[in-house]
Amino acid sequence: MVLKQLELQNFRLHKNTSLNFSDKLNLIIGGNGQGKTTILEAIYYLCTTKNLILASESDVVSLNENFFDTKGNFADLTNDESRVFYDSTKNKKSVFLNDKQITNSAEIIGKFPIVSLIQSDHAITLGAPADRRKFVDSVISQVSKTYLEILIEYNKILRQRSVILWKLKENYDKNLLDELDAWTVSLINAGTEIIKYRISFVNDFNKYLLKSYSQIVENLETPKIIYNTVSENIDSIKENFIDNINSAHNDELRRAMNLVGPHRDDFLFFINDLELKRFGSQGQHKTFQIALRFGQFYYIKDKLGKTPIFLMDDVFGELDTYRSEKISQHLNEIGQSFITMTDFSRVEELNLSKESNIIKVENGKTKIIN
Ligand SMILES: Nc1ncnc2c1ncn2[C@@H]1O[C@H](COP(=O)(O)OP(=O)(O)OP(=O)(O)O)[C@@H](O)[C@H]1O
Repeated sequence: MVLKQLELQNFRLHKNTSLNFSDKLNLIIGGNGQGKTTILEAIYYLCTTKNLILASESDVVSLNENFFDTKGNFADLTNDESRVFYDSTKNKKSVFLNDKQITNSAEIIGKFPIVSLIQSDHAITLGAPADRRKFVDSVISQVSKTYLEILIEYNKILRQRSVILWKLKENYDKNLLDELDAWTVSLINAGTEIIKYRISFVNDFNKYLLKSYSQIVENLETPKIIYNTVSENIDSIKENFIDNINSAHNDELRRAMNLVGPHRDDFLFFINDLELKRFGSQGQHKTFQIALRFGQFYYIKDKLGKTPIFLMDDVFGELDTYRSEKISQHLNEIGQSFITMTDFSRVEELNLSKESNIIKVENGKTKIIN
């Protein structure tokens, strides 16, 4: 699947931008603050209906305007137009697929698969367990609607259970305790399913990670993800979950918190036998983050049988020439990609093919320069 054309209106610095893209590498070049990332942000909206950098919609509307509009034409087996329109006077976002308004973003998710490598990815390897869970959950959700549904259900259960725990803290009551038990059963059932999905994902994904990592680094380093959960053994997840939640009962009541379950799990990243978080160099962190995203790309491609669009925001500035070259070789092979860069002099490092497109961005205005 490729994005052929993009239109932006009142989208941050882009008052009126219309662009045609290459099916391969699209390089978006310009100085700081000129509106490069904004183009990736618009593409991400069209594929997911969500904001790439978790900005609020009202911040995206150009100053002194009251709406933004973005449209994209995708070509796959069929041609599709995706459109996201936001009216800031009503704080209302409307999403259209081929002119038909859609109410559930799940109708779009998976239709236009996308993988993005952006600055905030450093949190995946350097940040909190929640950042790693978010990465893993989003990759599994991209290939499994069932997983996404279980996850949504599980989060609902957590909220309900937390309300009961708070009520119990204020007022210890037998009926409430029975209610808590019922939610605990639901929590264990949904939580066990989540853990099973994650275990099988990590087993599978490690192969993709290894392949992607070895394409970027020159020396023999073996990356690995280990899932830290109630039990590594599929058959004893439920049993261990029950044991752990029983042992935590008094603590949960005292702290009024859900203390056991996959919402507390972590994923540990290793290079050879050393944990990245404790022993990794900055370069190893960056390489791991890039390999995770390339791994995600190949994983989704295999599982969905569709080639995702790849977005990469200002990554080359942090990489040496060797790694930049390696990655751009990779990019020439993977399908359609959109890469932002500030430094025009580094374009030569990138092994551009004839099919690549260079787009120059200056103060929200774009120009194709090849
Ligand atoms: N709602 C808005 N209306 C008008 N301009 C905006 C709005 N939001 C952000 N900007 C401007 O857009 C620019 C940031 O856009 P963007 O992040 O796309 O830049 P960039 O070229 O990727 O920059 P960098 O290389 O620094 O990451 C800034 O100049 C900012 O002031």
